[in-house]
Amino acid sequence: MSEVIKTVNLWKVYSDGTKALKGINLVVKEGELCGLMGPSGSGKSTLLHLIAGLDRPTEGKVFLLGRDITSMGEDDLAEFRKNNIAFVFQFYYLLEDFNVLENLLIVGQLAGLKDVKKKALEILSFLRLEDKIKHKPNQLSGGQMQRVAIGRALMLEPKVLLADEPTGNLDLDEGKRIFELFKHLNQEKGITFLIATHNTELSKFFDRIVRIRNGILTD
Ligand SMILES: Nc1ncnc2c1ncn2[C@@H]1O[C@H](COP(=O)(O)OP(=O)(O)OP(=O)(O)O)[C@@H](O)[C@H]1O
Repeated sequence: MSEVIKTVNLWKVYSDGTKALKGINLVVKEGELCGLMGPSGSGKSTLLHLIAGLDRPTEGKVFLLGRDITSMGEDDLAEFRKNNIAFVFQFYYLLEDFNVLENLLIVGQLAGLKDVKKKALEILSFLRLEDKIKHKPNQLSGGQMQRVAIGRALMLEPKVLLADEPTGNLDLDEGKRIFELFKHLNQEKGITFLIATHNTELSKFFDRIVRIRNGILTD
């Protein structure tokens, strides 16, 4: 199995001197559904942002699908991210003035995809949102909004999906449905996942759990 995510001696020291990550060596293999768990402030978001190329490390390297993203320039990194990585946040970041279908169409159109509408409708049907396509985000439940955000993430067929507390705003039942969806995507589409969560009740969905404390992996 190939290494989809690999970090080597990854450090992040913020400008105020906070050492958020202290030499993280992590490998996530192809097809894994991997959880990242640790207390508040332990470095989960920082690690996910560095792996996604949303921020740069102070020291160390991030390899994604075998490519060293730390040495890429901004344009190459943006192109690589677009083709390979999706990120799902706790707060869904949907476009409030657009309906559900349009929220997905825009992602495909900006990326210059063909058959954007067909693809968006397929994804929305997969997510069981076909009867909500004309709704605006403020007409949806939290769980439905997160499914739309996941739908946006799926438009570009990512190989890796990173998620930072994706169920942090949802009740347990909605959270379970989102994790069932992740499991389904993992099994059906072979997407590799690294998901940060506090919620120990959802940990049963993971193939493996990576634990972090004070910027260090603990097992
Ligand atoms: N931009 C920043 N500048 C300075 N310190 C920061 C910055 N962002 C995060 N930190 C600090 O880095 C450490 C790790 O934060 P991070 O957000 O990665 O933790 P986390 O595990 O995701 O926490 P939570 O579960 O509460 O979201 C914390 O001490 C935090 O205060």
